[in-house]
Amino acid sequence: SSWWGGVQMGPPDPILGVSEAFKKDSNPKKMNLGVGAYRDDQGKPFVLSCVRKAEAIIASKQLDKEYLGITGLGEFTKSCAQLAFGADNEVLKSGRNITVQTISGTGSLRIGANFLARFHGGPRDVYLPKPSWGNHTPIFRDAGMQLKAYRYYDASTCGFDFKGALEDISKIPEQSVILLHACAHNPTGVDPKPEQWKEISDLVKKRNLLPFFDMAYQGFASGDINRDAWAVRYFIEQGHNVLLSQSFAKNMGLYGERVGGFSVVCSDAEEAKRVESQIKILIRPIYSNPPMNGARIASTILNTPDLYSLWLEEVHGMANRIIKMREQLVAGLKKEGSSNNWQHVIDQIGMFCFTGLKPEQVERLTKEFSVYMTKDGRISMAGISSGNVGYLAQAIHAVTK
Ligand SMILES: Cc1ncc(COP(=O)(O)O)c(CNOCC(=O)O)c1O
Repeated sequence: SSWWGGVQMGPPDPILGVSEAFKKDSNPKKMNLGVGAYRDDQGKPFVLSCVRKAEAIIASKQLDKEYLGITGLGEFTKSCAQLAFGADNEVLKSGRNITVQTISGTGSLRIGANFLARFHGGPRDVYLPKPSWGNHTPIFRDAGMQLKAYRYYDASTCGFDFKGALEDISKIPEQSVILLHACAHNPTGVDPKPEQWKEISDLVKKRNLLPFFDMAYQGFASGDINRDAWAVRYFIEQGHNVLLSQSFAKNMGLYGERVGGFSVVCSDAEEAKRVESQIKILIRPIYSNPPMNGARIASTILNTPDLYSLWLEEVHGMANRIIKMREQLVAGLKKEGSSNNWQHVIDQIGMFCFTGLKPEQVERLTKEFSVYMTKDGRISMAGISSGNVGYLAQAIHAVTK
């Protein structure tokens, strides 16, 4: 018999499955609102010009291909931390933070999960917002942590269930890990307001919980890198020694280059050294050391003043296009005569919009209009352009009137 006769066929990834079906559809008006990757107004993948310029600078240097250290490219990890915390943050000046380069955001979350499983003295429970990014659950589960949830999304308002979140967080056992989306919550696009973040910070401190921030969209949400990192910086200012995952997939368009960072804010520099030493021991037998190309691109952009300001413009431009599509979609729905309240489409932020569409309405959009999205009614705003926003408004009105 074969070695793998017992291996079952696994279910397709819900997000990637949407793209498969989309590809097979011959309708010229078809729209793919499933995949979470930015597209320009012509519906094409977008390589930032600061990335192209950085690549040219790197190529001209004729650099070698030697191994990076286990923690990655030093100039990258330094600038990655500065981007998240702010260059003048005391955690950087006091040396009580460590940041390692990771295989993008997913790799960062997984290294964090493995570190928690090996060293966290508290409960094995990681509390995710309900709903959260689909991959959060298997990442922590496969690392040996248990998954629990706190209320987050209010389906009746398509907004933040602040009251429910506080009630649930106030019951989380002390020293548990709480995962927080720093900005542009995936899949809902619903973020707490600053004053709500302040109450969450107070409660997390009162419950003595360990905050693990996932910041996969810094700059891509509001268009402002400081505004999008506000919650992370506020928590640190309030004395929380946070864990932080960063990704440069969306805000620098480095998807396939797999560029990310994992940070641990410690009590002091001595503790940071001990933590870093154990993270190196943890990484070594997984992939030994990370790939250099993407980190060189990101580091060149972050450390070359002209490229950095060009990047700020380009990431602001991406965020702006998405915000404009939100406004145009709602305007289109009003023009179609929709009497529903679509304010949440404008109030939500980042790559995704939780439309509130029911599964049967999603089904009709696909069958009757060739508009593809995940069953939960999440649409990737990046799939919308000035060329198809009118068609989408017609389709959504047709299935919701
Ligand atoms: C919240 C969050 N964390 C982390 C990540 C990690 O991304 P990466 O590993 O590419 O850096 C992502 C990327 N999501 O992918 C788009 C989608 O849901 O369709 C993310 O949304």
